[in-house]
Amino acid sequence: MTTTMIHTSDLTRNFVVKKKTVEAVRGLNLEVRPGELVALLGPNGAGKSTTLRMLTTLLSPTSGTASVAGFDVARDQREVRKRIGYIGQGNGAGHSQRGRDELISQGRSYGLDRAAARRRANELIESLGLEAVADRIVSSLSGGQRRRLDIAMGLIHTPPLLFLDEPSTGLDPQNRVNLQEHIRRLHDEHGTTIVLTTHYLEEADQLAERIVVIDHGLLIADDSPERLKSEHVGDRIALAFDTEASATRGVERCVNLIAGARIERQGAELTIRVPEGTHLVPKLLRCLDEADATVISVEVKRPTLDDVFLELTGRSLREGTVTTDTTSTEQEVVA
Ligand SMILES: Nc1ncnc2c1ncn2[C@@H]1O[C@H](COP(=O)(O)OP(=O)(O)OP(=O)(O)O)[C@@H](O)[C@H]1O
Repeated sequence: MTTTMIHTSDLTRNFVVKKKTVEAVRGLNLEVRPGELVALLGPNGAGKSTTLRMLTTLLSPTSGTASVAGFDVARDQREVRKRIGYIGQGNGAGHSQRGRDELISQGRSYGLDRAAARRRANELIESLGLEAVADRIVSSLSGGQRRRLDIAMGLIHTPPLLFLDEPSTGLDPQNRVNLQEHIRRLHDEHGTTIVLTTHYLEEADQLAERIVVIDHGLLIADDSPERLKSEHVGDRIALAFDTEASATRGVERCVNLIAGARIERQGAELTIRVPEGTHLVPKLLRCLDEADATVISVEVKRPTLDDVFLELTGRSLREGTVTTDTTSTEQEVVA
């Protein structure tokens, strides 16, 4: 039993475009254990697809090494390919055949005999909810149906490791949720190791048990969504007082409770950043009450992964959004 599904050491990939070198992946060190569900999260051009394409043997590394399912991606490409499924950004399934026939041909190309390929195709049609569409011509399927068919194609040889490059890009919210459920089931019920890329923050947050944040070809954080949020950002307690004087009195008298916290003050409003806000609020409100500092509203905001990215890079991951930090307020400017 392999204890490591993926191991990379200083994995690097450069591209030369018009005599200029683009460092797409810059010395990635990554370890994925069997059964993990990992999301590579980062903005456009961060190096996620390049990483996946090296791990799936489609692209050779410029330097460094990677082993996948126990085999080196540069030396043992065939062995790696036998053990992985890869669903790239484009649509892998052909257009003029029926979905079921596509699946059977794919199974045959992996060495299954006709009966075994048919059996496996039927299993996947059932487990991915493709019964209603399996006998339709692929070109007539909706984006979501076609994406599920792509996934079935990637699973035909029952790989222990599945790579998905932006599985839900281009899908409407309903289809995105359906697809996420299928991915989760693959992981939970079949123990498939899954590595996917996404730039949807919510998708990474809800689906992955581990998030690897990539920016400019570098790994900048690697942890569970919850730990990333509490360690890098923490909760934000937003308090509004009746007057500025109340706010001042509150801060002075309750300073011991909020010592070490990051505090932003704007007039009669106070924002306090702490790792665990919900436990602090009752004590803080009691203290403020005793200090005669009247609170008119209180809100505890859990951070998002975008807050984490912003904290790590000073930029927002949300497309088209630039965030500038000023001393007293946080302002969002849509570019
Ligand atoms: N074949 C190529 N030739 C030249 N440059 C490339 C090639 N493939 C990728 N790049 C460059 O490498 C960098 C990383 O690209 P990559 O596609 O890995 O990013 P990504 O994180 O997957 O982005 P996206 O979310 O947009 O898919 C980018 O600057 C990109 O322009």
